Amino acid sequence: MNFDYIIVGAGAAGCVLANRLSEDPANQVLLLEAGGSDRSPVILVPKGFYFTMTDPKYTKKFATQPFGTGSVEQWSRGRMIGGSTGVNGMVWNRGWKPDYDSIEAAGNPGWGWDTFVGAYKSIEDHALGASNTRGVGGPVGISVASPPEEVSEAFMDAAGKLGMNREDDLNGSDNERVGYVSSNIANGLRVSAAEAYLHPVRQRPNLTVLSHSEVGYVLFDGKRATGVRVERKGVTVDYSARKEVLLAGGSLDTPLLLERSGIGDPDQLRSAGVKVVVDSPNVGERLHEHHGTSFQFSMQGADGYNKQLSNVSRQVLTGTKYLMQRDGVMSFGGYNVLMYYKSDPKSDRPDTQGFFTPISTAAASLTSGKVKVDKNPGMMFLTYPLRPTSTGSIHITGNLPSNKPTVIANFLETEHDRRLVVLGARKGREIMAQSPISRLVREETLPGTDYTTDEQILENALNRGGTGYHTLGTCAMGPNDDDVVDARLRVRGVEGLRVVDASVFPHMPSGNNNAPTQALAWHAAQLILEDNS
Ligand SMILES: Cc1cc2nc3c(=O)[nH]c(=O)nc-3n(C[C@H](O)[C@H](O)[C@H](O)COP(=O)(O)OP(=O)(O)OC[C@H]3O[C@@H](n4cnc5c(N)ncnc54)[C@H](O)[C@@H]3O)c2cc1C
Repeated sequence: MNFDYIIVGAGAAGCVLANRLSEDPANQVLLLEAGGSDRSPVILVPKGFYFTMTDPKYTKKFATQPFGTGSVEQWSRGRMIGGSTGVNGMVWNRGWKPDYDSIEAAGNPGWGWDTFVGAYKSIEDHALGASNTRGVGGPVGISVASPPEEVSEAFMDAAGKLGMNREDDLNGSDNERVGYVSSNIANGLRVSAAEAYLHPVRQRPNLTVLSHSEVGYVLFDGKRATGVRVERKGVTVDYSARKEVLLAGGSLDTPLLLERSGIGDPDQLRSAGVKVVVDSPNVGERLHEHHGTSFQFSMQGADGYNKQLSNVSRQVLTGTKYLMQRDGVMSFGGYNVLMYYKSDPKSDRPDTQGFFTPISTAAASLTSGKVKVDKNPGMMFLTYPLRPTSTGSIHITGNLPSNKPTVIANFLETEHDRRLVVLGARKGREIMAQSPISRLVREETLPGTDYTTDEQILENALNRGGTGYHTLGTCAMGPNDDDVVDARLRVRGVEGLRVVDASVFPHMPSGNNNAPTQALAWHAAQLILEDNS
């Protein structure tokens, strides 16, 4: 079967591409997704991600190699129409000018702030209205967590005492700032990439969407990508692309697909039994990931949200209230307050992201996949360096899609990351010691006040912290021969093949990267259409 464009993966980037490339009825577009449908109400309810983000029905897990004192993390990724945007925490975080201008300055023309802010303005439908950085009328509904909540207000007042500006739109400046989180949530419902870009255009006759279709290999005629080999419901099918094959499988799967298809480091490929098509040494390398440290506190003098979530009858009551009003605790993601701050006073801009919520759990964080909310009131503060510099890797171990990869996290490898983790944790505790939040703290329950030295804070961060779910860099763009893709996201060494997903970012755009990935794909679609016109 023949198409103009074949897109591999219906996640943040893949849904944007499917929408934009099929706008012209002359383009026949095929979108292939390994996972299944997103048509379940639990996907739409924001707090539903407590249940879905580790559910094998909606996700795939990548186990890391042991690190620290033997910790192994399971990195969960969305495997469904909508990809990780169907199970993620919905924080709408965009980064700021230096994050993108530095990509452009490194030799990637066209990827500076002007491009990204233009894309953000096009894709947003922001509840706060249009501004010089925000958009309205676009496909992605954005709202700010509501209504105000007393413990969160106390936390923000305390943060204000250490110089954090209280801001309504946390994406509207690069100040040290605190406020209620902006999320891709509209009318109390998750706006996944599928809801925003795919479902509204699914009836286009030139767009074919196939779920349960895992691409095993890119097919080549010499050095030209001509199509893909797919496993669909137990049958192997080949699809051909007249124009291009576009890989949007996410930063863990895309490098593995490239390697299985013969593009990667020759030694890695040979040891996995794969014939080399292109020597590309950085496929699967330069993996960046956040690693969060949680602090939990038992609380006095206020209830927070624990009571509403900790037992079945209260959950039913909270759920019913949500169904009627579509606001309150069920209507936003993991944390309702977000903060950007300088852990290191010498930093020229915020270097750390902090998340706060008046919830405490038996597990270390809200994204650890074992969420059991405590009975008694509590609160939680999570922090990580915005732009970690440690790099890890992901590689195939065999030539089949079912072979488990080797994932090396290398968390906290660099002095930069270790220093910021220690300083970030100390500053978080300093906020919790300011009034009015200090009056609500009964006790620090995790890691506990015994953890005071730099070594103890680092040991806790490494062994009891958690992944940020923001992996990128594994097919990073750049101007050099050994960069996996060039600035037009074309895979070096072959024709007709691009990578368009989070894996092409060379470094973290300051925090969560769903919005940056959608903006990147928005611009990439333009490049693809230009190059094929
Ligand atoms: C639990 C969790 C919480 C997160 N929270 C946030 C948050 O609050 N805010 C934020 O900004 N970001 C968050 N993220 C990160 C964000 O969701 C990702 O950065 C973003 O989705 C990346 O987009 P992508 O297109 O690169 O990949 P994805 O959205 O992961 O999409 C990749 C898609 O490709 C499919 N695929 C992979 N390989 C193949 C193949 N061989 N054949 C066919 N299909 C394939 C996958 O099944 C998947 O559907 C979170 C992620 C997770 C997992």
